[in-house]
Amino acid sequence: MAAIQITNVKKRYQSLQALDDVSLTIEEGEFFGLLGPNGAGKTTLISIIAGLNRADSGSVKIHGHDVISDFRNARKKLGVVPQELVFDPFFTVRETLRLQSGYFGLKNNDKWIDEVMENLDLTSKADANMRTLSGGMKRRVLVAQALVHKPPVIVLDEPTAGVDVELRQTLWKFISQLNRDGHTVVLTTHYLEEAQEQCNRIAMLKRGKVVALDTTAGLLKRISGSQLIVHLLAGVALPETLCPLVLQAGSNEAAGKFALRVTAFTDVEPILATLRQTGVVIDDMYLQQADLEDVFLQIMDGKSVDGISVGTSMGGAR
Ligand SMILES: Nc1ncnc2c1ncn2[C@@H]1O[C@H](COP(=O)(O)OP(=O)(O)OP(=O)(O)O)[C@@H](O)[C@H]1O
Repeated sequence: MAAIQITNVKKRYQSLQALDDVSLTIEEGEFFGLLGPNGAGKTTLISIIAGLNRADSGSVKIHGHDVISDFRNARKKLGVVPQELVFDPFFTVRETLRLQSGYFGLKNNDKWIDEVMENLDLTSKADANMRTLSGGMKRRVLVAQALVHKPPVIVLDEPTAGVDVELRQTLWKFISQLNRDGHTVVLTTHYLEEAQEQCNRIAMLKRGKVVALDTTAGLLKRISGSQLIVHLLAGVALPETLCPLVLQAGSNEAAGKFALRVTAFTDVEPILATLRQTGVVIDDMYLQQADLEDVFLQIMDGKSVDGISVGTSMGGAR
């Protein structure tokens, strides 16, 4: 059974189509990234998943429970870390987490609360009042709050926005461990290197539509932005047949360094063959891979990227 099944979800705010027929299947155990520029519809989709906002049409199910008709069971399966830091300032960290446990009918939850606080480096702040905490500490409490009922599905809406390196590391260590333990994780972030590192599959949203959906490795492999960097011995010219492949950026012909456009590993062999045939001596050579940011920019620019399914739903596990 899918962890999250989103089927034909549409949402309109006045004249703005915030979500335009979104369908996605996120399988149990996935670490799934939801990416898109500001205003793409990520938070709207997450709030519909969390039952905080209603779709105009379509449906969302969490472990088979509809988020509207079976809200209580759907909510039990889900932990959401919202983007905004909203708290009751009068409670301590521990009280906040006990209160949250109470919403899920959990009375003796202190053992797990202690464990979560420990993993998020919050133990020293357990009895501190929420209003005295720094922004980073408050974000840790938000994460802890989402986890008090041990939900099998965890959704994080930009969890690392404006947080320091230490918290990022603590957070990713803990979330990765939860994912290894079998929890499904859905993440939105503007830090693409974070998505590239953590997520096994990624959907990209643009103006409310899914414009790319693939494994992270698949997205990276299919990008036509990789470069083969070749350093030729000083004073040696590049064979003429290779000149059309030279990219302006990164090429320093005077120093014998050229950046050549390659779209697949199989492009490398003919380049090497040409260099061999013309007797050109290579001093150094390496492949510079495109990263997720290149893929993201290419897709958001509306350029096609081979092999990415566009606007379709697709299941798949790690
Ligand atoms: N309550 C609302 N009323 C009217 N318009 C809204 C409302 N909530 C969101 N929108 C609009 O819907 C669109 C999608 O917003 P949403 O917050 O879902 O995007 P996002 O992808 O999460 O963006 P960001 O990366 O900035 O958080 C935006 O154009 C936003 O202005």
